Amino acid sequence: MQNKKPASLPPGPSPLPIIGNVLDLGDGKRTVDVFRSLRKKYGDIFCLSLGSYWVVVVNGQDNLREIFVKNGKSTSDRPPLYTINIFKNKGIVSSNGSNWKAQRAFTISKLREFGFGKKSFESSIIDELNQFLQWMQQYKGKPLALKGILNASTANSLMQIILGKRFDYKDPKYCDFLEIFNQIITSPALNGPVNFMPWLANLPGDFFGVKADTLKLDKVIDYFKNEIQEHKRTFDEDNIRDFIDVYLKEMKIQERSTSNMLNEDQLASVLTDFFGGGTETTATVIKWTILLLLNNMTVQNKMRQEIEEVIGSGRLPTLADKPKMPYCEAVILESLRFGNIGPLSLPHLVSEEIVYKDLYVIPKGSVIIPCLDSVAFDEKWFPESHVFKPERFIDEKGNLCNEDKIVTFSLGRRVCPGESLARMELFLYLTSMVQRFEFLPVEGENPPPVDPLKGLLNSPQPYNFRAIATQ
Ligand code: HEM
Repeated sequence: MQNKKPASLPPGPSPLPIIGNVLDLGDGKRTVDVFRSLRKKYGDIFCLSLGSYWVVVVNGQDNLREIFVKNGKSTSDRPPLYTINIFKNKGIVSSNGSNWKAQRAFTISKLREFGFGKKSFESSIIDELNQFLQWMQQYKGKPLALKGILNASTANSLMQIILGKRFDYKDPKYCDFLEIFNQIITSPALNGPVNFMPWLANLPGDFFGVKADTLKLDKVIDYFKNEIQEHKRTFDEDNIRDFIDVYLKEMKIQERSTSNMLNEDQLASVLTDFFGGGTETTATVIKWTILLLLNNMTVQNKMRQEIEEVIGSGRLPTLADKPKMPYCEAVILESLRFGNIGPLSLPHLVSEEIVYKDLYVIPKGSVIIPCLDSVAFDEKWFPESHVFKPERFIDEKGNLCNEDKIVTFSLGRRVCPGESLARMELFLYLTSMVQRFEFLPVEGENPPPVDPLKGLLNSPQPYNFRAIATQ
């Protein structure tokens, strides 16, 4: 609970005693829809009182840049919310300060060296993609759903690089794993009042269901801890197999350094972060794109025509083809915008008071939310923003444009470190899928609706469709 609201804070609905603005979050509504209405009423920057926090929501491209890039030094920590704490404040997603910097910088530089976002990683994505296309082929045009298999496939590319192995799509342990992350991301409990009032989780029993979510995540961390032990047993510094080996090698080098922050616990959390950050996200954008293509056959046909002209049908697309395929790229950008999978990004914490344009003072300790949704559907940037229109990313000469208007991967110091991998996967999966199959609604049915589900991630409703082989 907060004291009286200081006049220097941004405007917002008046908080009630004890419960603050919990009721303003609406009953059963998507938080992003509530924030859209609050923005209309209170302006681009507004403030709520939730639990023991002032929560400041930032809308609009310019304000986001000012607060999360220009003032990045004061807005790049994570707040101690329940959803963040279950990640143990280790690794990258949930850690802060020098540990966050060390884990993030080390991970990004080593993954880059090791192939992340580079051509050498392309072949393992293509191997995985081949398995996925075969899976799709076996339906022979009968209705199918993308559900878990797509997640299993995109996650496998990541597994190859961090664990040096892939899993069979039907491996029960692997399916269990993917299901755990799906449940955490769609958990209404973690999105609810416990998030801002973590003490509620300490009440006897598990009324809010959050203890169950924590135990599920612990299972994943334990799995990675076992993998680390197995890697240590077979470690050979002259034969570095994957990211775990790279980390173990560096741990040895830094063993005696006083500033050493690398250890096995941190490594298990970094692996969990990458697995969590890298599976649902990319797969969800692919699901959005296929859904949007089912609803926009002209776009689907134009994509296939470009693939036919640049590649033909004799081989799968590669990253080298990308510069010659602006229309396919535009479809991916528009799907990233329209699918808007992380409309509120992840919460940040204000670590030093910010005086914003002499208008407001945002106190130290406030939670601050980058509302990425406000850019994706900004009519100034994207006229007719509720229409799926890849052409908005193509200029009059037929070249790709407006790429920098996309903020789906967030901005500032916490910007998604998996963006290059995600962009590689999106291009290779989507162009290969459209090359090999025509996507159609289930016979006799309309295309499935494009409404999102309620949850931490903006996912489409599950849908069935037909994939008819093009050759
Ligand atoms: C289309 C796919 C993806 C989207 C849209 C996406 C989006 C995001 C967003 C919005 C954030 C929050 C940034 C912030 O706090 O402001 C984030 C963070 C993060 N993402 Fe991604 N992501 C994607 C794929 C991936 C992949 C493939 C990986 C890993 C391989 C990954 C790993 C992470 C990690 C570790 C963080 C935490 C960064 C930090 O706290 O410093 N993401 N991502």
